Amino acid sequence: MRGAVVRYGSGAQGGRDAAVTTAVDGVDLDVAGGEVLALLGPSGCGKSSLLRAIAGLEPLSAGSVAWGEEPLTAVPTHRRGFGLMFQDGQLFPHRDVGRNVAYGLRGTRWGAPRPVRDERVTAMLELVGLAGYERRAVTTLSGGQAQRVALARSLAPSPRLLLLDEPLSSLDRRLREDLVGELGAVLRTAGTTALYVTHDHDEAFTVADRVGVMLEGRLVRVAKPDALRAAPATPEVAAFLGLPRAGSEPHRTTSDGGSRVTGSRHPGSARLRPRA
Ligand SMILES: Nc1ncnc2c1ncn2[C@@H]1O[C@H](COP(=O)(O)OP(=O)(O)OP(=O)(O)O)[C@@H](O)[C@H]1O
Repeated sequence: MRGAVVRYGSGAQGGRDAAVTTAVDGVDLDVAGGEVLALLGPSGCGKSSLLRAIAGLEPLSAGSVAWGEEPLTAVPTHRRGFGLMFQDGQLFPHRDVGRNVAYGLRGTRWGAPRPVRDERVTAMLELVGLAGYERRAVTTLSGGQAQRVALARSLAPSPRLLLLDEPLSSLDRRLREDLVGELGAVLRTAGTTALYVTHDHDEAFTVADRVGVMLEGRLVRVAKPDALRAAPATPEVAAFLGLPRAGSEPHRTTSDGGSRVTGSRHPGSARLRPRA
């Protein structure tokens, strides 16, 4: 993603207007194949808008999205090959667990014949710790189980990028703490490249290979968890993370007002890079 800008309100597509909110303000973001990258920031900083723009659910006012060399800015959501998982897993209440998971398989190599589909559903439910739940009604599931099913459904078609927007935030803290480690392990077992939006520090630091901190529409710093703790880059990031200011690294703002991160461990990564 290059120079991404998302504006809401009248004149959002270009004009200047007092009613316009700039939710995402010149963000460059690279995700390396197979990594889990958390987007962390306070409420209203633009995380969901950025994720939705990558998914194609929100139009970019400026900038571009690509997968490797493949431009995606004008490609509709369902053709991007990305998976989505939201806070409320949005399961179909009238379908059982197995048919919810199978829903994501339509049109993929696991969509038919039926034995192939069933085998994939079984494998996905095993992956998320719900082996044997195929015939369960989704209305009988706990919140945590429902989110596991939603994860299985998102992973089933093997998306090249999985976009998760606060996937655990509807659960209570204890369950969230239990599930976040498991979720990270599932993503790694499946070899999934993922962008994980959260406002919760612990969740981000537990689940992610790298954490990107967003503040007021800007991606201020992207680093491995340890590096971020050791060098939060700006006083604002340090304050948001509750860290002392010491150890800050230089951070520069580009001439176009966009935010670039120095010291990235993925200096050459080309946009959303497919897994090697
Ligand atoms: N559909 C919309 N129309 C107008 N403004 C919007 C819309 N969606 C988001 N915004 C505004 O854009 C800014 C960023 O919102 P966004 O939801 O992306 O942030 P967030 O970091 O995901 O916050 P939260 O964690 O609370 O969802 C906020 O000021 C918000 O009010």
